[in-house]
Amino acid sequence: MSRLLNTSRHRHFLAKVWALTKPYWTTSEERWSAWALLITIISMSLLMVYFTVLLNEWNGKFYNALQELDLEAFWSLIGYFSILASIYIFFAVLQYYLTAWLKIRWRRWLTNVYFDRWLDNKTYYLMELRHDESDNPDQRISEDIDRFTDNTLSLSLGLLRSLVSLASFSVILWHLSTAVTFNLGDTEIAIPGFMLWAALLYAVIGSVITHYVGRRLISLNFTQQRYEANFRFSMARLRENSERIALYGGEETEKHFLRQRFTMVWRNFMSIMNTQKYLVGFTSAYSQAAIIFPILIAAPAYFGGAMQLGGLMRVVNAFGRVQDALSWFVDNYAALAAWRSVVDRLTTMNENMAQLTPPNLREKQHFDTTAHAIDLNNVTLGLPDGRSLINIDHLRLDPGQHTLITAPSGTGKSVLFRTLAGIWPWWEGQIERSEQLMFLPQSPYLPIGTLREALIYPERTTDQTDQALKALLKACRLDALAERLDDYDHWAQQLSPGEQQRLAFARALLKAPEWLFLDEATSALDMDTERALYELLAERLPDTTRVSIAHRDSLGAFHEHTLNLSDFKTPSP
Ligand SMILES: Nc1ncnc2c1ncn2[C@@H]1O[C@H](COP(=O)(O)OP(=O)(O)OP(=O)(O)O)[C@@H](O)[C@H]1O
Repeated sequence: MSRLLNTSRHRHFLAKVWALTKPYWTTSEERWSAWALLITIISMSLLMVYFTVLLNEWNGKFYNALQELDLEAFWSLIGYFSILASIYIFFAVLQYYLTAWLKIRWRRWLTNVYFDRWLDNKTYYLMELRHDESDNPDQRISEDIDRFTDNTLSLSLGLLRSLVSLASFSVILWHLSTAVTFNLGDTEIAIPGFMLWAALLYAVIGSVITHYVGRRLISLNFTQQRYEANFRFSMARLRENSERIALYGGEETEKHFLRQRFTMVWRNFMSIMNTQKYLVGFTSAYSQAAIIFPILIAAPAYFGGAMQLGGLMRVVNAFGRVQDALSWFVDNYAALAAWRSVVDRLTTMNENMAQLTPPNLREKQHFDTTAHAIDLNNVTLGLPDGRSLINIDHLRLDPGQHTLITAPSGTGKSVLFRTLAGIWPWWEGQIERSEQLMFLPQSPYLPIGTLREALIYPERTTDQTDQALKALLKACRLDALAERLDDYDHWAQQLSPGEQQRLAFARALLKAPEWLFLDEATSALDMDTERALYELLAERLPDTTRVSIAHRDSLGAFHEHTLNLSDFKTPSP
């Protein structure tokens, strides 16, 4: 059974929509102003429907005046129309403005909620680690939330307007239908509400055919959004890695990858076009036929003299309104299909974010950040695929016990650091550690911004004077940067790896943590600078305990203890 009409799926879908909608409208701090805006918008919609009813009556009077060549009535009706139309235009503009305002407020709120969910508890990192099926969270947050708020508001307000319009014009059409009769042989047949039934039948047939023609659009739209995001992301990656790609001369291969990604975009788009072509064809034919259909039905009554021109025009107008309202589904099919895929994408992202830590692992983890030493008991570090990497029965590092960790590449040194940092979910056992840990990775992260912001990251402000910051940069052998604290740049692209590592050292000196973990944090430096920086650490941070990972023996001089992680390696099966 198809997706949109299947009732249990349908209900499930509405439950998803409700889950996404509910927080803003029931618990958010903006809910009262949002409701006030919504009620105003709804009132305006209803008023606008009322105006269309008045215009329908005007139609009758106006065409009768034309038929009767009544010039005085003609001019007074033109005046009346101008007033009605002016008020209608005013409400239409106001309604647009208030709806757009409500939409952007809702989007702003929801985007902030997603920022929190995505960035709290290292969720963004875990999603990347697990190659989560919520592809492209950036696109979901930027585009899908926009489409969700837009479609939810415009579709539901449109539906409401259609229902009210349907109710009002059904009554009018019912009354006007009394004049429409048939002659079957010698007997005259009058079916009560005949025009209404005709409009109903017309719309039902139209909706069923539309659904049949356009149902593939739902999954096609879903896929299109994913392909577009993948395509954009690959270009963003190219920009981020421009230098490395340029050095390899990888342009042709990159073009090939980009073309591959874009091929997916356009192929899927061709499928959408093909489906949409039939849909547009049908909906156009459907709306064109709707102009003639009521005239054909009411024509016998008009030519038979049972109805004046004004009556005929009112019937045609009312039929158009009823049929329009009933065609809400037909007219909005493409928007409904897009809405459905947006709701699915946001819901899967929510579900994936909520289930990020494997519950069976979490039960076996005990992580205590109240101690001052670092104490590991019965700890097993594993990989996402379930394999275990390292078994540590017992390991204790006391404050002041500077330690150098060595082991061949791939043993799990970085995994141990990630676990101690609390960002690696695949481990079991018991870990006690201080809360004041700082990690310097091999390649530090530098935000795009001023050099001062890059230096104090992740803090946003500092109580240090510019003089002190400059002195610090000089002490870290970054004299040339000392005068550029206010320069705004993409520092990760501008600074050499060695300069970036020196900047990270300056950060550590600012932060002065209890424990400092350095993961090959001096790999890009010459021996002399490496020694100078470690000496600076020892001199300026006497209370900070250093734990370093390094492949070079040169660091041995700055650590009293050496830990060979190979001793803990889990034997290969
Ligand atoms: N996100 C991940 N998903 C799957 N496997 C991973 C992931 N991160 C690390 N590994 C695997 O875990 C093992 C240990 O990796 P880790 O980076 O800790 O090694 P290392 O000892 O620090 O090596 P190196 O000295 O080269 O930096 C490697 O085999 C690596 O492939």
